[in-house]
Amino acid sequence: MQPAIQLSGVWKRYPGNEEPAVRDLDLTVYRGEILALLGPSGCGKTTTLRLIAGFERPDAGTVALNGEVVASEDRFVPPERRGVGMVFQDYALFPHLTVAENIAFGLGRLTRSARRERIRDLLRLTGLEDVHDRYPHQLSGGQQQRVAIARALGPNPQVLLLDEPFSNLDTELRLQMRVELRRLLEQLGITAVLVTHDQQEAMAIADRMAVMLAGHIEQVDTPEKVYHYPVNRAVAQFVGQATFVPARLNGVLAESDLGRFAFEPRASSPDLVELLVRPRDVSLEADPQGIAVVLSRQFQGPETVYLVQLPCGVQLQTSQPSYVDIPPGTRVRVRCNRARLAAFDRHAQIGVTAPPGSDSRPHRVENPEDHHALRKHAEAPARTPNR
Ligand SMILES: Nc1ncnc2c1ncn2[C@@H]1O[C@H](COP(=O)(O)OP(=O)(O)OP(=O)(O)O)[C@@H](O)[C@H]1O
Repeated sequence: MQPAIQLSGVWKRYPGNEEPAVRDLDLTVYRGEILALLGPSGCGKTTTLRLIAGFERPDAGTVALNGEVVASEDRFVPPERRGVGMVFQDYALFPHLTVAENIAFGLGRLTRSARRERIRDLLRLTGLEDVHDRYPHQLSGGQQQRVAIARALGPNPQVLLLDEPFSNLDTELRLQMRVELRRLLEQLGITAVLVTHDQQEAMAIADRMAVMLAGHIEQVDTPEKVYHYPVNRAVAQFVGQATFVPARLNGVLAESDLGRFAFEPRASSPDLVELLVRPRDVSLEADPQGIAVVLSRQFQGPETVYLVQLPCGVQLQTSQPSYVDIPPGTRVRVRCNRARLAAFDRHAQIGVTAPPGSDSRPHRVENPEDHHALRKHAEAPARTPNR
């Protein structure tokens, strides 16, 4: 696969700020790929987009587009010569121009008939034919967003950058526009980077997602990998709900309140690790012999969120289909639905539990000392990785 965008060792600090907005950033986006840049507010996502577009110049490092260096210590290609389209968070439409005129704005030098044809194509592509002569204030939020996208696509950019493209839309329209945008980008085979702080949005639309925390990219991978196998605790906690359940390593087995699993270490492992459990990774079943107790339940429509006390001391949060109805105080059996769970030490992922030949049935830890060790492990405060 050919890289369309490559950032290597990029640093950017704004004057007057102590901390860099972006630090030692490496990122490769391949041609035709949709990459979501996900991170909390202020982590440097917009700055990264602006560095790619050429609205900011890096303090160090290089930016390359389709193999050509566009920003380095001794070279800087201005935004208008980068072949990059950008859709801004507030769409930045011209209020005094119609839809067609807004779209025409980005087209540059074309003959009159070529321009008319291109506008027609873009209106059709974005489903705006019927409103081509309206002004932005006469459009819905979704239509305004489509105008912004059509205008950015006008000059046939090889790369499209979108900054929080759905943030001004209500929930239903958001879902619809996600599907539309994904279809449009696929149809055009365009490389896109989409900035968002909404994990579900990132997972729904992207081929891969990059998780950015405090100016640095922590992990780039498919949404599934990032969600189930985050590289460190900070990513695990930022992307979705996470409970860490202690497990004792005993040879090739990891023993925990969720059962006994075969274990594949990826690095030298301590005696105790913690397994990352997502809300849907376990099922509950009322059972007087169960080792866990339901502490609370919260009905949320399609699912009910339970908090369950495990013997090791951890309170496990889990979502169950809402037809599962177990009152607080009930003893339950906690069954792990996944054979492969990521295992962590205090900082990072160090291995996974393994499906082949593994015994993932609920397993009671019989030795009280084991409970004690697991509880101590669970109570020690987790730290995010030092840098
Ligand atoms: N023009 C600027 N001058 C000074 N500081 C800036 C400027 N733009 C951004 N910053 C700072 O740089 C850091 C990163 O900002 P950036 O806008 O890239 O983050 P973000 O992840 O896009 O945030 P959000 O999700 O809130 O838009 C923040 O601390 C921000 O305050």
